[in-house]
Amino acid sequence: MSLIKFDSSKLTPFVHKNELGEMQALVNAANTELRDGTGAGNDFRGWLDLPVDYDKDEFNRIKKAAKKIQGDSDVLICIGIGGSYLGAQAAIEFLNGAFYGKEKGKYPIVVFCGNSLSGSYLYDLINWLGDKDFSVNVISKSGTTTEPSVAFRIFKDKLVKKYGKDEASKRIYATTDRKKGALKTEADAEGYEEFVVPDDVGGRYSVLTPVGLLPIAASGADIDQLMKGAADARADYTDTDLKKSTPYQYAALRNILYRKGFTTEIVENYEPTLRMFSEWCKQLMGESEGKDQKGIFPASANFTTDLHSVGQYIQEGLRNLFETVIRVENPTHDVKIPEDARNLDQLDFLKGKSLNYVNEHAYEGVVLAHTDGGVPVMTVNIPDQTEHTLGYLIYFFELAIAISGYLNGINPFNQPGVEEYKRNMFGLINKPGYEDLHDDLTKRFNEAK
Ligand SMILES: O=P(O)(O)OC[C@H]1O[C@H](O)[C@H](O)[C@@H](O)[C@@H]1O
Repeated sequence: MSLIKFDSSKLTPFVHKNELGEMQALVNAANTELRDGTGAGNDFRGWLDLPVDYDKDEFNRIKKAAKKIQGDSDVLICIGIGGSYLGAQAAIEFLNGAFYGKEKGKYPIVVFCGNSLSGSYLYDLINWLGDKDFSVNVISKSGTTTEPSVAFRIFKDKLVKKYGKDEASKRIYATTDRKKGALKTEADAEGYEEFVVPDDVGGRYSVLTPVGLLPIAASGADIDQLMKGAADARADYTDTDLKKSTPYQYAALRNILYRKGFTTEIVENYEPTLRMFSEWCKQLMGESEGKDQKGIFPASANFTTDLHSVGQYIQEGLRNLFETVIRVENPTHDVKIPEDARNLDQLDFLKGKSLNYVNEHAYEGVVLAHTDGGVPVMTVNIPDQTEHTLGYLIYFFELAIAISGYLNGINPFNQPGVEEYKRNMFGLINKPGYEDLHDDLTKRFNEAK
């Protein structure tokens, strides 16, 4: 039985009863493409069986490396971009308290960089790091991505200056391709401990490979339970029957909505610790589905916070939105609202009630208001914020988005469009091999000013 309770009961004004059933044949076809490997991108389906079919020796090495990092480092600097950081950061925020990382606790603080080109960000990180003991996990499937490569240069230099070359090499963990790429070549030459991103798992599907597992384990989380959650989802989600199978229902319904003009999906939460999980969803959805001039645009909002910013737009703006709420049924903690004798805020009726009680009713009120305002809302209910639930949730979305992509007739596993900006950037910064582009691009950019 599904651990996730998927609730589409509020779609009645937008989706007729028979529509879901009419998607069954298409969903079955999409599922065959995925499971039998007859669909486009069939080289990248390793994530489907990953929760049971992974390298157990490497998994134990990850645990050992995490223990070493916990023993010799206050901070683990995780360097990576896109799928090479989003899953790990999402998991660490999901599993820890809201003030994770503000002070050192029992385990090293895992911080992320190499996911932008901001000099200010790296300067601030270096300052914050000060003389804390640290290790580096550099993560890049291709081993050649600009943002992490630049950040790695900087922190490798810091490690060597602080610890000397030999010890620095022992504090660098490289997660990359099994055979190729600049990072692989360097790791071999310098003797860094290496972990492999499997060939058949793309970046945005890689959180349950060493890409996510090493930082998640270093942060103190139980990666056995994380994998067990994903394995349970894999076992539960084999049936495509749209009367009961939740990831397939979700995939079908978001396509039904898309075809009616609801082209933007807002992934929402009512727990700040789920903020990065939405960011992970955005890459999974956006890179998988946005191509061939079509696809649902993924956005995110954090409630109730953003009800006071984009809430107005959702209620009354352009009617092309639908919402997917990830709701935690049993939040990790709660706080009671105290009495205030003067009752100036007139909230004394809430004394003795809890924050989560109010939050829950905010959710219910928002669902009804947005539905009335013409915005379809679906809810993915998860029981709690444990490792097991997280693994299950990750697999739910991975499966749903792959099916959804095939339903919309695209290859869900490539991302050709991501290369365009890189070509221009390389031309503008005179990367060898791109010099021809430099003058033309500089002129084009400046003439519009
Ligand atoms: O792990 P890397 O090879 O450095 O790639 C990091 C990211 O690069 C690009 O943006 C790709 O489109 C992403 O899918 C990938 O996750």
